[in-house]
Amino acid sequence: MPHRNDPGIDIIDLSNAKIVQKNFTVLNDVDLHIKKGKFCYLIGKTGSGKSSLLKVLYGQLPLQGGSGQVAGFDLKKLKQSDVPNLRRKLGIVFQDFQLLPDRNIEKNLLFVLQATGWKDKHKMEARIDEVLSSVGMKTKKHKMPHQLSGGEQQRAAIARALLNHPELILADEPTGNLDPETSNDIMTLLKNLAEENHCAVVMATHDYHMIQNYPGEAIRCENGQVSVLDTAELFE
Ligand SMILES: Nc1ncnc2c1ncn2[C@@H]1O[C@H](COP(=O)(O)OP(=O)(O)OP(=O)(O)O)[C@@H](O)[C@H]1O
Repeated sequence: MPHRNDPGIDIIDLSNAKIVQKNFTVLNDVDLHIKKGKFCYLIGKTGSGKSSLLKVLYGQLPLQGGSGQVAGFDLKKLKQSDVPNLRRKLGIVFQDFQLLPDRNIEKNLLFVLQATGWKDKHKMEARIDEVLSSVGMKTKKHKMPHQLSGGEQQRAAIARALLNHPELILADEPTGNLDPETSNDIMTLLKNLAEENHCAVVMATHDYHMIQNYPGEAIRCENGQVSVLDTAELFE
């Protein structure tokens, strides 16, 4: 584990952190230090706090105790007005894709670029083509979300997450709505993209088949605590 105070190495750096939903402490004494470029799972039973932890990391839920940094942002000092800047450094992928249903894929991506300050029309078009190519969806950019399969919608959502060259992708059960074969495709895609883009990924999942197929490191939420383990330990 890198030293906890070295901001150059860690993309996520939580020390003694407390994660609270309403008045209920979900996770306590969280020490989590994830290096830049690292791929890791986020596991734990339903209600164990995976989504709450991710929400703290993307600025949706305030950090209530201890200290925390994500992509160089101090979570304790994070103001509402800083959240868009933090989100620019992150890519967020959800189980239900969360594409805007009333516009095609190209316009879904354009919406994000415009909302994050891009102005040049040609640069926006080029970036959209680039990320859609990287997920194999360039020919589908004029399709509406409902005209695509679940796997294709998730590919588009991953392309959207890549638009601003994120240093970290936070994925909350990205394969939860997909069949096993499509889940494997999405998993391979995420792993390859993370490597190519030197981007860290934290991916919440309940899918132990996938973890077995793609072993690695996992952050486990259990009994209000967080620990880090090698996924091989889960199958001993
Ligand atoms: N908006 C909320 N208000 C109050 N309590 C909440 C809220 N969201 C989650 N909780 C509670 O916080 C705890 C952790 O929930 P969380 O969604 O983080 O778990 P999870 O591990 O992501 O679960 P799952 O695997 O089912 O998605 C649960 O006890 C849950 O009931």
